[in-house]
Amino acid sequence: MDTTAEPLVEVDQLTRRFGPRRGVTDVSFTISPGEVFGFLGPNGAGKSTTIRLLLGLYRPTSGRMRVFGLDPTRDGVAINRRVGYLPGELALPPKLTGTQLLDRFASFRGLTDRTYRDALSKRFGAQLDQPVRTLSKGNRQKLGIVLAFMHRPELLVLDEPTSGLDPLMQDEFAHLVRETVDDGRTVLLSSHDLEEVQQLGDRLAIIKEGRIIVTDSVEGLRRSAPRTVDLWFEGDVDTAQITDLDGVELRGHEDGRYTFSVTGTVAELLSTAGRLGAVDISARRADLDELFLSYYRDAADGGTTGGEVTDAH
Ligand SMILES: Nc1ncnc2c1ncn2[C@@H]1O[C@H](COP(=O)(O)OP(=O)(O)OP(=O)(O)O)[C@@H](O)[C@H]1O
Repeated sequence: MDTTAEPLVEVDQLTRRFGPRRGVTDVSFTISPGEVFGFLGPNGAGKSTTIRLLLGLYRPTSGRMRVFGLDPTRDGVAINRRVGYLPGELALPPKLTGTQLLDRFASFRGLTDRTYRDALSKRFGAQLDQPVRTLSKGNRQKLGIVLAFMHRPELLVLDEPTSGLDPLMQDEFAHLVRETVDDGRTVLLSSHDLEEVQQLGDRLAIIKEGRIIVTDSVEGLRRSAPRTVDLWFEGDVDTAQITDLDGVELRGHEDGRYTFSVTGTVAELLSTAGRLGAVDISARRADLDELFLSYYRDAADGGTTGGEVTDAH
């Protein structure tokens, strides 16, 4: 990933309303060349709307955006030539077979070399001889993946890409995404799946009710997520000295074991525990799932839990 290069995607204060309904409000983020940018949020949060705006399929109500330095409202065709798009709701012509469909898209794109397309079809076990309408959801999704990747686009825009795929195919898809970024290309990955975004994303934005509530690296989020630390003491101990520390809360205690939630660094906790005569310690790595869920919940009342808060309302 090249974070010093010009961003490949820039979105600044983007708003789209649908009459009285909100689509997205004041959405801002950038994507650097060669990164996997995860876009995460609950149903109806505004992920697909943002994607459609970036591809010139919707016009913004206000705000600014650039893809490859181009304006999607004017240069949608030029942008789409350089993008591979897998829509969230894949509508494929039902009567065509997989092969006919791939041929048609290849011809739109002026793609004559079939080597990569054939390799992708084989890799995902795409069923190419049957009409699309007879395929299962997962098998249609495999065709969608081949269609998005087969021309080796500079930017992949993938809306819920693994929906309907079995675990083996999800794994294959993860390999494909890694190969794509190793090749210097860029991926925008929209998903509900925390695990998928954690596993593949370099940075991510969480969107809720049309607004971005946090943007950070996966590692940054993990650092800012609360950890659970257990301390054991012999005899009575004055835990107030520990809970007075910034970012430390007592979660419970049983016999000589005291359980704390710790946000931020542990240095002060450790020195205080040492002074108080702690006899043992265990710490668990931050649980990102718990952090994400807390963002989902907190966003409703404007709270946030950590990371670079870009737009908390
Ligand atoms: N064409 C449209 N007309 C009216 N409202 C729309 C339209 N497209 C999106 N919206 C509204 O915009 C909001 C965001 O929807 P969007 O489809 O972007 O969410 P999403 O995050 O992609 O959700 P999901 O994960 O369920 O696909 C929703 O309130 C939705 O009802």
